[in-house]
Amino acid sequence: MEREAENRPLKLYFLPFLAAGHMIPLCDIAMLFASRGQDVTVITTPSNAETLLKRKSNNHLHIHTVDIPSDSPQIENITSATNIDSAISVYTAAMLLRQPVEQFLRENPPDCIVADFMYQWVSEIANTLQIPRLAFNGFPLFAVCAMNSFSAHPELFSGSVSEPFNLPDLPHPITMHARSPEGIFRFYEALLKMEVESHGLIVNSFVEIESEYVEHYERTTGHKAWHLGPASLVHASNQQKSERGHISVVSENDCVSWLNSKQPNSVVYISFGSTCRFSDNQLYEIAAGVEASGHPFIWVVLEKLEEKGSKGWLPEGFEERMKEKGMIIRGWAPQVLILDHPAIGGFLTHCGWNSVVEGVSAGVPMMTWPVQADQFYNEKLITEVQGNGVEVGAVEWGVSGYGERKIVISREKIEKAVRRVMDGGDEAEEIRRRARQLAVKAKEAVREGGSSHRNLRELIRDLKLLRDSRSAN
Ligand SMILES: O=c1ccn([C@@H]2O[C@H](COP(=O)(O)OP(=O)(O)O[C@H]3O[C@H](CO)[C@@H](O)[C@H](O)[C@H]3O)[C@@H](O)[C@H]2O)c(=O)[nH]1
Repeated sequence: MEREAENRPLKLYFLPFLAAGHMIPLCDIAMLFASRGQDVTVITTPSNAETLLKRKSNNHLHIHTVDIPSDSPQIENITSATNIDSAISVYTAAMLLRQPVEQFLRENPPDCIVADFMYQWVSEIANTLQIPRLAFNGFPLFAVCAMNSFSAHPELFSGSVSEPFNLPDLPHPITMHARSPEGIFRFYEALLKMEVESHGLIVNSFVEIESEYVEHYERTTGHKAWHLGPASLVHASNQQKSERGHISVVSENDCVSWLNSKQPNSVVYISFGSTCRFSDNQLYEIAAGVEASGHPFIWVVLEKLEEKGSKGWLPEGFEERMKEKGMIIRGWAPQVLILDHPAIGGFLTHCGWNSVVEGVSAGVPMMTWPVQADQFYNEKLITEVQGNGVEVGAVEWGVSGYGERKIVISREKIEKAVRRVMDGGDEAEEIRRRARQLAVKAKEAVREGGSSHRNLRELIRDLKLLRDSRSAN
């Protein structure tokens, strides 16, 4: 009888935040649970549900749609917002999901809900309805520990913005060159506080990349962290990789055949995630820097509003000169498909955690250019702890990814970082060796018997015991 209860699948709900950087990893994690036979439902809004249903690999997930009550925004995902105002309207809409989500949970209570930390209200509903909750924030645990270190040392806010400082109490000596704006830091701090009241924290990472931080986190917070990733490795085929996230503006075939025409490790992949939009001036410097480096490239530029009075964002004749060497993708690119191709030799990244962990899984060295949120911490995990990348030299910590930046990173800095990784030599060889080593560890983690594979099995067992002890009471 007991055995029978243990074998019954868990009924799990996943509630991803309405932004690609949050939705993609949480849906991948949902797929991990479904692949182990659990009964998994993703709760989201109609247009996001439509995107999810277009992917064939999602067919073993149930999707429950909830309408945003009143004043629905035109768009339902921050990734489609081309400016800060429309991003805020999606955020506001996401907060209005409380009522329909609560109603669904009351009528069909699950064994556990895994909710993005942006939905602060989920903890209250879960407590009221006595539904176990797992937290998810999309950051590596390293960044959470770094933020906790900052929280414990408010004096760090008082230094001058450009003055380097050390983050205290962490397992490694970490020197930061940028400070988070205090307002935005306090916002994240409040969200992270609520997470430690949950049954555990799910991390889209693998223990081996931040093992000291697992021990540090659990000792300093008394809270359990479950590393289950890299979740992107759940997608095995090229089709699955290119269908992940939004619909790409280039086909799988076009991308692969272009990359097939290039030498192994010769191409720089340039992408700044799903929200970051740079000014035309900054895009111009990126173009000039990558051209000066002499390396082939794929450069993803998300759709953005036209700038008044701008002369455009590409140097004259750039596309004609680069027609063999470079591919500019204007809009959504099949990132994991690209990163996994052997022609990719380096990744110029904003250090959004999904991009980092996807680059790590592919064994690609990185050139780091953080913009906001956890990205400045993630950069340090790469450059100071793991040594699988070099810094471009960004020190301006933004409030959002919507081009409020004052400092333009020069073409010289960009060219220098690209050359350090791509031109060869002892430093580049060592970085590449470390990147390859990490990729081996990432892949081992999700294999049968690997750390993430074991964690998932233990977490499922833990949740089943919790369910069975609750139903016995
Ligand atoms: O053209 C594109 C652009 C992005 N992606 C995917 O979109 C995701 C983007 O995620 P990420 O690299 O983490 O960047 P953001 O979208 O900026 O992510 C937000 O969410 C992350 C997780 O919480 C945080 O680490 C970041 O700082 C925050 O900006 C990744 O899976 C990419 O593979 C594509 O597939 N194609």
